[in-house]
Amino acid sequence: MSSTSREWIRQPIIVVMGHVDHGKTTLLDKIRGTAVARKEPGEITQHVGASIVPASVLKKIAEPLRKYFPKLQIEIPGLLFIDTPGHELFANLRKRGGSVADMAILVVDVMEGFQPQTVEAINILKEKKVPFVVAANKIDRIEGWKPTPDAPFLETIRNQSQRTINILEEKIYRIAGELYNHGFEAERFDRVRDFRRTVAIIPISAKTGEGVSELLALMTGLVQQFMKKKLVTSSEPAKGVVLEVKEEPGLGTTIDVIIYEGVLKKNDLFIIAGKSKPVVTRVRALLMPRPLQDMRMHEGRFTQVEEVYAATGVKVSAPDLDDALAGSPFYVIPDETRLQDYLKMVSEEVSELRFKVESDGVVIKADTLGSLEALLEAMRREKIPVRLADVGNVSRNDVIEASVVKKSKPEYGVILAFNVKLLPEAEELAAREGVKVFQSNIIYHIIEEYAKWVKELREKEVEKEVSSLVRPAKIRILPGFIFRRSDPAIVGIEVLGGVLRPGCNVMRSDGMELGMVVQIRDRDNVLKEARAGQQVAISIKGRIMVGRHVDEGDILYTSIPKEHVTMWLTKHRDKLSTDEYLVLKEIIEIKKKQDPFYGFTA
Ligand SMILES: Nc1nc2c(ncn2[C@@H]2O[C@H](COP(=O)(O)OP(=O)(O)OP(=O)(O)O)[C@@H](O)[C@H]2O)c(=O)[nH]1
Repeated sequence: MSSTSREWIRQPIIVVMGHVDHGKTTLLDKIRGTAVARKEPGEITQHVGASIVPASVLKKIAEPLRKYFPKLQIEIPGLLFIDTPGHELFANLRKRGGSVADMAILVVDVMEGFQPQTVEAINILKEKKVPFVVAANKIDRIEGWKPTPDAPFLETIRNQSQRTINILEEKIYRIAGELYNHGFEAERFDRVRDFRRTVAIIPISAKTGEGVSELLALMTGLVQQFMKKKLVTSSEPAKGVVLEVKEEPGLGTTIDVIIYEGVLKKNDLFIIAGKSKPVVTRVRALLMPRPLQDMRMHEGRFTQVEEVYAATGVKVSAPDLDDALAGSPFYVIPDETRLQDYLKMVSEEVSELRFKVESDGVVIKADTLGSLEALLEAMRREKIPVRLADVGNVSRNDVIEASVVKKSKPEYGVILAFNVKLLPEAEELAAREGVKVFQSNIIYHIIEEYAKWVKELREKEVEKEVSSLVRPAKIRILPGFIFRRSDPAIVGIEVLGGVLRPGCNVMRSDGMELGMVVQIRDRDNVLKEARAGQQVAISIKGRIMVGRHVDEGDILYTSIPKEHVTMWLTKHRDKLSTDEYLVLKEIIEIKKKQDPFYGFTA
């Protein structure tokens, strides 16, 4: 560190996650509204892709809570909220082995409880080791709720009837139960004794603002208590992550970067991952949103600054950003002699996510490095092997890779594509090769659809295998129904048990082989099968001669090959009805007399 370097505590970076419609955007608006309405003049709260609730606002919010949190002193410069909620942008906040986000608010609609994306968010937060609190939102919708706008929860709860309180308690208890199922102890925030072991649930209404001040105060307290060290940064070259790549009128392609360490200055040399190779370029301009009141007076939404400090969101304009990848690491290169080290570092990191191997596995494509990583992690979780992982639209080459796999492992010969297009020539080839492409902008939909398809595929394979096996059947030759004695013999029979189909051999009850059932008829109708209870005519081709080998009233069985019996007993026992199983046991007894290992399974 140089002698001029200085240290400071940066704002923690906070994300809002949760199921669709549970109130993420409303909560962020409320938080920003709170911040904007109560901020001192001159305080900048709008960053690029993020908003900062400054310490001055936190102090005011915490004031009414002093009686509950007597020791709460504000030591951080504020809280930095990523503006776009949900998984998609969260994925781009990636950092090798973790996330740039320091903390998350998991929004759960108190009326609906856990939903699929709540679970998905929990899994992502767990995987990325991001601590979180739960905002149990929409408490104003609880029966009989009497709202006091913007009041702390612990105050507004005192105005509610016992019945309303009981309903709320029951709903919080349910959320705590769901969290427990996912491996977390949880409790209403004011009852938590140890915040390191228990997830705090803060009942709030993003609409009325009730509880929001406690949510902010609690996060401030948690961050100060448990991650102050992590928030110390210094005037070192900046480190960040590319949140989004955007075209801007007059500026060309720009990148929105979240800086989590150090200082970024105009003209700094930096490196990011690009579509084909890492991009090394210099900052042309650093752009911050213009405060609202200035917008009318000046052209454009942005204003230039000379330097920015962590933590912040900033738009970077620079040459050669057309190939930039969202979710890429962003490093300022302190001096050009270190360029090779940085190139190696970025290439290595990217090759963990974009790769091709020669083994059987699916092809995955995603729109950003962040979403690719999220998709890759979902694959690991589901134990689905990956052959090719890359950023970009689904191309002809991707289809070729999948079709190679399809030949040996049909279930992996597919493409899973997150938020990207299927190029026309790829679509054409996929249709021709029968390669399935699963596309969505929600990861769990892709996985669900794929899992459903695999299940159907396996069922079809099982069906195919089962239909190739000779089924157990026991039949009796009906007296008075000998139509022809031999070559082929044609007799009337009754099926006593199991299912008789054409193509199978039949034997006597002492095991003597008689020949193959060629046709089954019911008067003029040719049947595909005959089941227990049915009386039909069958033709049998083979050595059988009625009168010599068999006679009226005799019992015959299907002669099941040894390998088929083993398959029935080991793999497809559930595909036999009870009466078929009983017949099978009789057949085994007969066959065992000639082959003691018939029907033997280890
Ligand atoms: N009554 C009530 N309604 C709420 C509250 N918070 C959000 N809503 C409503 O719930 C609906 C969904 O809220 P959003 O904030 O758009 O939810 P979201 O989670 O951001 O949804 P997506 O962005 O679509 O994922 C809207 O109609 C909100 O007005 C709340 O505290 N109380």
